Amino acid sequence: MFTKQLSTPLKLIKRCYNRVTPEIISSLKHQLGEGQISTSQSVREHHGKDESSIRITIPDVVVFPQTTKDVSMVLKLCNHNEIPVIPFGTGTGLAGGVSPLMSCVSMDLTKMDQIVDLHVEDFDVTVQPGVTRKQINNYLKDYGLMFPVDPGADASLCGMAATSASGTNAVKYGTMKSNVLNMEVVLADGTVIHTAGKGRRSRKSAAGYNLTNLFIGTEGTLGVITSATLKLYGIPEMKTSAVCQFKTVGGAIRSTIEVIQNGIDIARIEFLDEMSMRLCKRYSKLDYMSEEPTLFLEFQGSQKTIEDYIELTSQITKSNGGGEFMYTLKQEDTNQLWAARHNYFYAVLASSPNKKSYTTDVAVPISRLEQVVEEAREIINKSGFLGPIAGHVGDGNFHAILLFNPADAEEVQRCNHVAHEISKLALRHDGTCTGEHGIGLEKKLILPEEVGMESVDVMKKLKMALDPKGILNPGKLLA
Ligand SMILES: Cc1cc2c(cc1C)N(C[C@H](O)[C@H](O)[C@H](O)COP(=O)(O)OP(=O)(O)OC[C@H]1O[C@@H](n3cnc4c(N)ncnc43)[C@H](O)[C@@H]1O)c1[nH]c(=O)[nH]c(=O)c1N2
Ligand SMILES: CCCCCCC(=O)C(=O)O
Ligand SMILES: [Mn+2]
Repeated sequence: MFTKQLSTPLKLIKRCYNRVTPEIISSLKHQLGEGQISTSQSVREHHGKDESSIRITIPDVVVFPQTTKDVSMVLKLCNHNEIPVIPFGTGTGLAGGVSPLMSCVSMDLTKMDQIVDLHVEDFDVTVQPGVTRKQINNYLKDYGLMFPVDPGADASLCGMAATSASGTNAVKYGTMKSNVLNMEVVLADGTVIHTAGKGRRSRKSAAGYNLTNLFIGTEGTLGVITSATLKLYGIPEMKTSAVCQFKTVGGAIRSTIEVIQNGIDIARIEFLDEMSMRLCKRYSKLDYMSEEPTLFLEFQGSQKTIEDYIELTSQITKSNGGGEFMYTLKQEDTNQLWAARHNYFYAVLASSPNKKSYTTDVAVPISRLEQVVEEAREIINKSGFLGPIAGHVGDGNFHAILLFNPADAEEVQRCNHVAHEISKLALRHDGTCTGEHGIGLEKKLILPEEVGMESVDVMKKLKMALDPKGILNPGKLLA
């Protein structure tokens, strides 16, 4: 997954080799101020990686812009000198999106951490790129509002826009694609745009191309997002979480399909297979659960609505061989359950400290889910990897975490092959190789198979139009 993907044209790497000269660094210092730039080894190393296993090289310098003007100035300078720039949110990505392939500047946006504008009456808020999802929800709770997109990590909201992120709440509230009203974006040449127009925050608009959604999921390759205006929701009157365990994976998945197809407005429905449950139990002390295929569920709304949904859902799980439908009204139980789910990635890593992980991220139409999960399991079992499976099955999106020895070239190759096979399996079932983590470095070669060469050519034309010198996150997303 690493050797094949590094197909960035040698000329680009050569052209960028050592372009971050001492003169460039002193210009950046002069324009940003001493405290907004670092060439320390540890800071550069921190900015050379995300939560994936990809480690290639580290940036020559890290800049910490404090304003959109700073971002624009850095991009103008780097564009003029043809120096790659990689935007860095909180580094929780799982596709190698922030990992440099060559000499470059890492642009850490965490110092732009202001909540710019809240309109309680309109249910929207505008944030700078350093604001994270937990930070905004802590701020909003006093207003009875919440922002629902919830990747397991406390990621930056603009990084979540850049990767078109999702989470456990997406089955009810959608992903970042349906929760961003407007963005301020700085282009490669330093031009500042507002994708829906400066200050615009109507819930809908038909004014021209949808530039907001164009930039969502671009993974830092078309522009640097310097603010996002987000849709907010009222904190539900009541939330009830539930757990149901099954003798078979099929029973859990069939239950999910029937819940969705019956139009039950479930807020969260997450699947963990028996291997995942074993690791989750150990890491998060879920002692009351057994090591069986399990659904974690959450219902939101009025007490009556929740009671009706629990009745309907428990009938469905029972008809699919589900065990006791255990639900809780206790906040501490709910918090423990969802913290366990959000930390599941770390539970798997903790099980094999000397291994690296590759996380698949396919999504398929809900009617195909049972067959695809079954076939993915067969692919993994044949490979010899353990590969626990879990994820957002309400969206038809699930993950397998493949643990491999990075020093064993054969294992790395085998892991790459399994990941590719699972992606191709999803494509055969009208699905996608990435429901939420993005293409980054690891899935560039399968993108043309998914969207077609013609669509990849359109993406390349957009890239050429907006970043003709190819300085924005070169080598990512597009081969
Ligand atoms: C434990 C755990 C659990 C999860 C996840 C991670 C971890 C560690 N994730 C993945 C990750 O949290 C998600 O991809 C975030 O959107 C990444 O946000 P960061 O700010 O960390 O971006 P990071 O800093 O990692 O950058 C990611 C990409 O976006 C670009 N970028 C960042 N900020 C930018 C900006 N302001 N402008 C332009 N480009 C920018 C970067 O260049 C890079 O290409 C996830 N994801 C998910 O969708 N659903 C999930 O359930 C989970 N769960
Ligand atoms: C569920 C397996 C962990 C995958 C990586 C994090 C993630 O996306 C998540 O949903 O958790
Ligand atoms: Mn996920």
